[in-house]
Amino acid sequence: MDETDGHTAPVVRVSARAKINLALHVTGRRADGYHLLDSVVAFARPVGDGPRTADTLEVHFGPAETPHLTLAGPFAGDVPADADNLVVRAARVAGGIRAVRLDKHLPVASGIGGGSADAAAVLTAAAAHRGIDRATFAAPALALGADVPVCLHGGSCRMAGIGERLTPLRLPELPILLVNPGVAVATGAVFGALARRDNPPLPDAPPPDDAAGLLDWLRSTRNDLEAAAVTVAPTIATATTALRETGAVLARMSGSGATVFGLYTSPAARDAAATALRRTSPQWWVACGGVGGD
Ligand SMILES: C[C@](O)(CO)[C@H](O)COP(=O)(O)OP(=O)(O)OC[C@H]1O[C@@H](n2ccc(N)nc2=O)[C@H](O)[C@@H]1O
Ligand SMILES: Nc1ncnc2c1ncn2[C@@H]1O[C@H](COP(=O)(O)OP(=O)(O)OP(=O)(O)O)[C@@H](O)[C@H]1O
Repeated sequence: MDETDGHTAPVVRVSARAKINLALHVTGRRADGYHLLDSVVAFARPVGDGPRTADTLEVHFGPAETPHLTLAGPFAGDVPADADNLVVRAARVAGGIRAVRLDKHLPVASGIGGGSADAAAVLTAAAAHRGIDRATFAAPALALGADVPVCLHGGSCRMAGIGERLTPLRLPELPILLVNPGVAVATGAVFGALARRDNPPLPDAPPPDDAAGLLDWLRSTRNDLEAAAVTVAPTIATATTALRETGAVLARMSGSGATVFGLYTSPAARDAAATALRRTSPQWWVACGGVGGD
């Protein structure tokens, strides 16, 4: 429901959760160069009081030629402060937005779709404000970026096409640790470094809805961008190895990197891993969360 901003303009507060590609197969390429994907996507839920796994936005409605952007948060300095920001681009698409405040908590160009989630959050706020279904914005979302439709959907799903074909999934809840070794990776550069673009799709059988079954299923899958991303940023392999050494049942890169994630069988195992990694690699971004259960 809308609040007001102390004057008269309505305000909607939304969060933009980190997107995690639990599995990501690259199965082909379209004539326009975009790649065909087969991916299981989930969104991080917040846990504890460490680094946050979501950006937060305040969307102020009212007439304006160009929506005004205010930036705050630990990664505010890493995003464009002008009309290039995906928040401003999404606000122009939605229309009727006077200003947006973005609290940037997610590392930028890091494979967890922060910019896409921010854009989707603006569209979600606009839909809520107007009382319309956010799916109304599905086509403009795709024009903003391949990951924006899945972020607009906002729940666990299987994603195909270049990112526009979405099938909701029920995934069990799993503790997750997100680790970013502090290097920005450009998505286009990683796709460009792929050795193969015609890999097999995900298994026919859908992911099971129990935790042990899902972990087994995921172990039979891949992130086909991982090897290419490691050639662009070798430190990704260091972070994945470090996660494995903490006892993660599965350690893998998300999206085009450089963020890697570890899945654990208990919140205590995840929290112990976070403590260990923060001690050995204090310069890394290490964030606890949960996925699935939605
Ligand atoms: C790798 C993923 O994170 C997986 O969820 C996404 O597909 C990336 O989505 P995104 O960052 O929103 O990507 P966009 O901003 O649309 O595209 C950035 C660049 O990545 C490449 N790209 C992206 C998505 C896709 N399905 N095929 C591609 O080849 C293109 O070179 C494009 O120029
Ligand atoms: N609000 C925003 N947040 C983050 N990046 C933004 C934003 N607006 C524009 N950008 C630009 O978009 C680019 C991609 O940033 P983003 O953090 O979305 O990448 P990503 O996490 O790799 O996304 P994906 O997983 O969808 O590939 C960066 O180069 C950044 O400068």
